[in-house]
Amino acid sequence: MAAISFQSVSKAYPSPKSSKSSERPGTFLALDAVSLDIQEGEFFGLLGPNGAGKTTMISVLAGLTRATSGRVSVLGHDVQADFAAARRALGVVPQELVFDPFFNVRELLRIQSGYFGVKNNGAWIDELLESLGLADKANANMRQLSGGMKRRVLVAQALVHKPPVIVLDEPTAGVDVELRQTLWQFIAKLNREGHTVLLTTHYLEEAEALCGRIAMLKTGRIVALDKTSDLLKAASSNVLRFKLDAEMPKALADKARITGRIVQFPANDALEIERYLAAVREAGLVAQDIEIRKADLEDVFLDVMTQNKDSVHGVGAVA
Ligand SMILES: Nc1ncnc2c1ncn2[C@@H]1O[C@H](COP(=O)(O)OP(=O)(O)OP(=O)(O)O)[C@@H](O)[C@H]1O
Repeated sequence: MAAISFQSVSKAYPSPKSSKSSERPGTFLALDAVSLDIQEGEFFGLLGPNGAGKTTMISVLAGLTRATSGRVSVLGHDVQADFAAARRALGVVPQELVFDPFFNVRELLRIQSGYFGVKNNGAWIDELLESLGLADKANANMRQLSGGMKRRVLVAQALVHKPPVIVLDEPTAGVDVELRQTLWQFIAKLNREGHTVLLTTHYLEEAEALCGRIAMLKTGRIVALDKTSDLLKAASSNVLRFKLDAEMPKALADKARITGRIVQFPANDALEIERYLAAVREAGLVAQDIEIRKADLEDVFLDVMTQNKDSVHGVGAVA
């Protein structure tokens, strides 16, 4: 049974910015017939640029927003028809820092346990506080916590009822390296113990390190879906990277990814690398700090997002 299943799910928001011709006037199609099955025990990454529809998918999954059409279920429980069971199976860490300012951390976790009908949860709450580096903040009022600490509490809140399916919506946005490491160690441990994890993040190196499979979303559609290793295999094998203090001719610049002084060219082999370097030399430019690195998930992501092809990498593949 799939841990999470989206079957042809569309979501149209009422909006004055309606765009595509297929849409009803006065609506904006944030999700366009999305189908996706995530199997039990997977660590799955959902990637996409701002506004792609990731949070909308999570809101539909958590029953916070109703899909316009299609079906969504968690461990076989339909999120509309069987809301209570679907919600109980889910632990959602939201993107926004929403919290009740009147309680301390432990009180908040006890209240959340009560919300899910979990009694005598003290030992698990202690483990959560310890594992998320919150033990010394257990009696601190939420208002007294820093942004990173509040995010840890949101994670603890989501996990308080030991949900089999954990959904993290950009959990590491704006948090320090230490919390990221603590958080990922803990989530990876839960995943090894059998919990399914769905993660959205803009930190592609995190997704590459953690996720077994990845879906990429663009303007409400899935444009890539595959094992992380297969997505990486399909990319150009190498990237030529160097620094340049002057502008390149347009024909050359169009083939490159340029970030300030850093220029990067996807290149399959030594011949292609040599051709790019020769073209730079012929343009009278001097490349500095030249290096060749393996293509990573960021290269794949940028490739996929800039392609306007209808063909979709790996879509239809199953775990
Ligand atoms: N309540 C709403 N009413 C109207 N439009 C909305 C609403 N919520 C989201 N949208 C629009 O739907 C699209 C998808 O938004 P969503 O928040 O799901 O994207 P996202 O992939 O999570 O983006 P980000 O990476 O910025 O968090 C965006 O164009 C957004 O403006």
